[in-house]
Amino acid sequence: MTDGSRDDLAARRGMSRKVYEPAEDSGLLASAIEKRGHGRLLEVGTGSGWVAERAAATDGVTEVVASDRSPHACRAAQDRTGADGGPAFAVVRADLVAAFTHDAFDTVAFNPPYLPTDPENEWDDWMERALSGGESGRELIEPFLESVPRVLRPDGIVLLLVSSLAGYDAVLDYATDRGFDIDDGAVVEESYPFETLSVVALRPSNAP
Ligand SMILES: C[S@@+](CC[C@H](N)C(=O)[O-])C[C@H]1O[C@@H](n2cnc3c(N)ncnc32)[C@H](O)[C@@H]1O
Repeated sequence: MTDGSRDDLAARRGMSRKVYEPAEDSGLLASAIEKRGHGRLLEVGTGSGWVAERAAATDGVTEVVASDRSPHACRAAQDRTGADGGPAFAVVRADLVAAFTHDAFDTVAFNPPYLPTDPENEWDDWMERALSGGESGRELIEPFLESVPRVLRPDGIVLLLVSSLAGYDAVLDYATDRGFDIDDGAVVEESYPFETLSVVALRPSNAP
């Protein structure tokens, strides 16, 4: 039975392992990619590679690059690519989008670590880095929004998973303050007893 606490959520999302297991948020991001993903797609923070694999099988997505900071995640994603006759995708170890060149992607998708975490309770391992969004829940989301426009093609789109735990309005306000336009409403959204998950579509406002 779930009690909605952070530890409960972490346990359900595979905290006992080194690599984030696909969960509700992973499924929502994959659904948003099926609706809005196109062209050359980067999945930041791929974890197991499950979302990247679904993206690579999506009509209109021509090529997928999956990246993660964690070597364990990169290994898991690499094991998945092309396995059992499934679609192939590239795997790159990278911190957010730092490793990628300008104007490289039509779509960038990210299910970030977003659980608000008391600094006293940080546990400092790869699973913590997969789950924790720092005190605000937005400590990875904000640098991602700062850096992602550089790697987007002029008509590119960002698909960002936003949890109410990280503050939906705070994330969208940050994005608009950094020059993103936000499509009306969420591409996909699901509510659970302890959080609402949305995927929002963002475009740099100088896009054509
Ligand atoms: C919530 S998990 C999402 C995993 C997968 N995309 C999914 O939806 O199932 C967040 C992922 O982001 C990765 N991550 C954390 N910090 C990162 C960073 N600075 N750069 C790239 N990936 C990072 C974590 O290792 C983890 O795999």
